[in-house]
Parts: sequence; structure tokens; C-alpha cells
Amino acid sequence: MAAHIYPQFKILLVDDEIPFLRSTLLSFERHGFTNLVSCSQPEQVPSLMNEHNIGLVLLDLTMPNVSGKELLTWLNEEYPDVCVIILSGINQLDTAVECVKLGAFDYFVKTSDPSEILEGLKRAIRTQELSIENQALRRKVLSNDVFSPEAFTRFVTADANMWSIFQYLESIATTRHPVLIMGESGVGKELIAQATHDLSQRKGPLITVNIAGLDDNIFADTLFGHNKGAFTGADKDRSGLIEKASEGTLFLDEIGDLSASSQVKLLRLLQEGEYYPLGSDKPKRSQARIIVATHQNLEHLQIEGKFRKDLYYRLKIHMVTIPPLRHRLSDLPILIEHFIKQACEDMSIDTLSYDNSLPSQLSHYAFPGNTRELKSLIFDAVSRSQNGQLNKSAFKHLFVQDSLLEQQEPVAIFPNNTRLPTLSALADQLVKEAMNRSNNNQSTASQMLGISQPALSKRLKNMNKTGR
Ligand SMILES: Nc1ncnc2c1ncn2[C@@H]1O[C@H](COP(=O)(O)OP(=O)(O)OP(=O)(O)O)[C@@H](O)[C@H]1O
Repeated sequence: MAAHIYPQFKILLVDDEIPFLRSTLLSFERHGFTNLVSCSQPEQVPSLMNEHNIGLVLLDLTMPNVSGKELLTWLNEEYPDVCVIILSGINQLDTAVECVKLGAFDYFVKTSDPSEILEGLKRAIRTQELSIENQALRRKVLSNDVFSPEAFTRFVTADANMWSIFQYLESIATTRHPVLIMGESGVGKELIAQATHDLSQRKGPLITVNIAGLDDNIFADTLFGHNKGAFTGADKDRSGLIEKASEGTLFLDEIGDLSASSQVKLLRLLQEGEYYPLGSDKPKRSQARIIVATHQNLEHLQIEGKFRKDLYYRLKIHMVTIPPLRHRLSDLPILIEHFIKQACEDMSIDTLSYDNSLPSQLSHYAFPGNTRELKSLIFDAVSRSQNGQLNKSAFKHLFVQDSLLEQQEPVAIFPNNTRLPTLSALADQLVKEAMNRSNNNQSTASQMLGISQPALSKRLKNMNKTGR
């Protein structure tokens, strides 16, 4: 199988000592750093920098013709975005300090423990990756475009916040860092994971594992596989899902349910890129990209001691929170339309017409089950429909709650002994709340408030003018 190319930019090794160059290249390759280029003649560096997409340079200090310090100064001026690590035969503090002042990212003595040099290499790669992602993000924010909208076609939305999330996901889609997707149940996290995988340009598949209910052994067996004889019944070697996802993405759903010991295994996988099949003491390397999702608040779980802090911080390098449907009310009309069409196609019936006021009627409902709930309501309504018209009886129970609310005695929301707000202050508050809930969509907010859109617009202008 062809080795996975990592990192996304090239690492250039410059050293006139050819045996050291060879052994370093071999060691890097063995540890999964395969995107390498090397040279033993420092005067070739400018043309190599020109030819390749180099993000990191490892530089020897003492070389004939051009010294490492001269090259370092040149690189810093010509390629300020490139990270330089000095690998020197000299163990002198003042030389190290001087190199850092000249712009080196790190300094190692060649005789250092190889694992220290590897750790330094990983740090430099991480820093470069984050800097590349930041630049991509900045470009996205400035251009305000989603370049591959087709990746998000399955996630139907007109919501501005969702488009910002798409932009963000697009800019980080090709990195190796994990992505954490948060949001209430049914908001579409799995669709977002799929879109992120589609954008990642990875050749392999998206493999989904639902963590909920998996104990530590089943988690390890499912993900990492086992060797023959690892436990009773393990009559042959079996590879885990992580291997199936090696050229692609592993999506771990319901990550908040991961047991404490499984959290340690996942952390090791993320930190070292390594895992052990059950019954094996030989680690295997994994190149799979990890995406995780949860409907729980991971930060709270971490504060309560139920989720490891180090794992949480690893996972949240790239994090998105999908807003609940009740905060994306402007999506209701297109989602209703979309699900009616989908249901009619599934049930092989002609598309149905429906009452225009349906989105605004449904906008009063909180949708605790989010888009999944809306989808099943619409499918239910379509299945009960006749005569080309959507049957609204499937929504009746939602409206009953509203009419009950209207019949109820008003709840005392102002304590007896406090001053009442004026009518206009209260109206302003209501307007702000409706704008908030509708994500600043005036048409949806006006429906919630029971006034026309021009009336709301006028009110908002007045509030702005008077600074309310
Ligand atoms: N914006 C959307 N457009 C179209 N379909 C959607 C959208 N959001 C969710 N759905 C549909 O709703 C259902 C639930 O979505 P999904 O499984 O992605 O949610 P989830 O957030 O992963 O839920 P859970 O937390 O329960 O795993 C799916 O059938 C999905 O296709």
C-alpha cells in the first residue's frame, strides 16, 4: 500500500553529512513523516525552496560554502512563513540563543535523544499546520464565500450562521486535526461530519461508530481489532474499523459517552497516531482523520471530571456548534418544502400543496428533537395526506399546546413588590427576543409577534434611533 503523504507541506533536510542525512530521513519516514526532500549542498536550498511547497526546514549549522546561520537569515527574510529547526553538532547555549534570535523555531544538538528531535518536529508541524489553517480561514472570512457548496447540499439551510460554519469547515477540511461537532440531538451533526469528510480530499471511506453503550473492551475491539487468541473466541486476527478508515475518516458519534479507559486509548491515538490491537504489544500507526460529535456539553463533562481535560483540548482544536432548529427559524420554510418533496418521492406520490402559514405556525413550537423531529412530522403528515393537499392533523398536538397556553391565566412574571416596566419597554424586550429567536430574520420575527413586517421594521428603526 502506498505510504500516506504527511504533512501536507514538504520538510526539507539540509546537511552536508550524508550518513546523518540518510539516517534522519529513514527515522522520520518510519515515524510517519513521509513528505520529505533533502540536500547535502546548502547552495541548492534557494532553488529547492522555489520548486517545492516547503513548510519546514531542518538545517545543519556547520556546512562548507554557505553556513547554516547565513541560510537561516536568508530563509527568515525570503520565506518568513517557513519554520526552521537547527540541528547542530555544537552544544552551546549562546549559539542556540543566537539562532532563535535569527528566527529559528527550535534548536537541537545532533546527539540529542532522537525522541526529543521527533517531538520538536511534531511541535513545528503542528504550529505550521495551525498557521496554514489560520491563513485559509482569514482568506475565507475576507472572501465570505463557500467554494464547494455542493459538499453541503444534503444539509438544507438558509441560515447565515450555518454558512459561516460551512466556511470554517471548508478551511479546515484538509488538515489532520480532529473536528468536534456539538449540537442538540437531531440538528444534523452526522450530515456535517459527512460534508467535512467529503471536503477532506481523503481517498478512503467515512466510517461511523456510535460510542453510546460500548464498554471499554468492545470499544477497543471495534476500533483497534484483535490478534488471534486475544480472548476466548478470537480464533483469527481481525482488523478494527480504524484500519478501514486509514485513508479516510473515522467518525465517533456520542463521544460524551466514552468510558474513562477508552478516553485514554483515544488520547493516545490522537497524540501519537498509534494504537494496539487487543492481544498485541506491537503498536500500529493510523492516518485516519478523526471527527467526533456529541449532543452533550463536553466542557461541562470535563469540569465535572467525567471527560479528560487533555482529550477535550485535543478534540476542540476545531470545534463547531450546530444551532438548534428553534434558533434557525428562517430554515423552516425550506426544510418543510424539502421534506415534503423527499417524503412524496419516497412514497411515490405526486408532490402535495400545503398551507402557506404552516412555517409560521410551526415556528411557535420549540422542536426539542430538532430537524429529525420536523422530518418525521412531515413524513407522518405526508403519509396521511389525500387529494393532493398536506394533511395538517399530524401537527395538531403541537398547536394544542399553543392554544392551551393562550387559554391559561397569565403567569406572574413580575414579582409583586417590584416596579412594573412600561408598555414600551416591555414591547422593546419582546421585539429583541423575537429577533434573537429568529436569528434576525424580520419576516419570521414579525410572524412571531403577530405584526406585519413593515411594522416591525419601523419599530426597529425607532429603537435604533433612540438607542433602545
Ligand atoms: N439541515 C438539514 N437538512 C436536511 N436534513 C436534515 C438536516 N438536519 C438534519 N436532517 C435530517 O435529520 C435527521 C437527523 O440528522 P442527524 O442524524 O445528522 O442528526 P444528529 O445531530 O447527528 O443527531 P444525534 O445527536 O441524535 O446523533 C437525518 O435524517 C438528517 O438527514
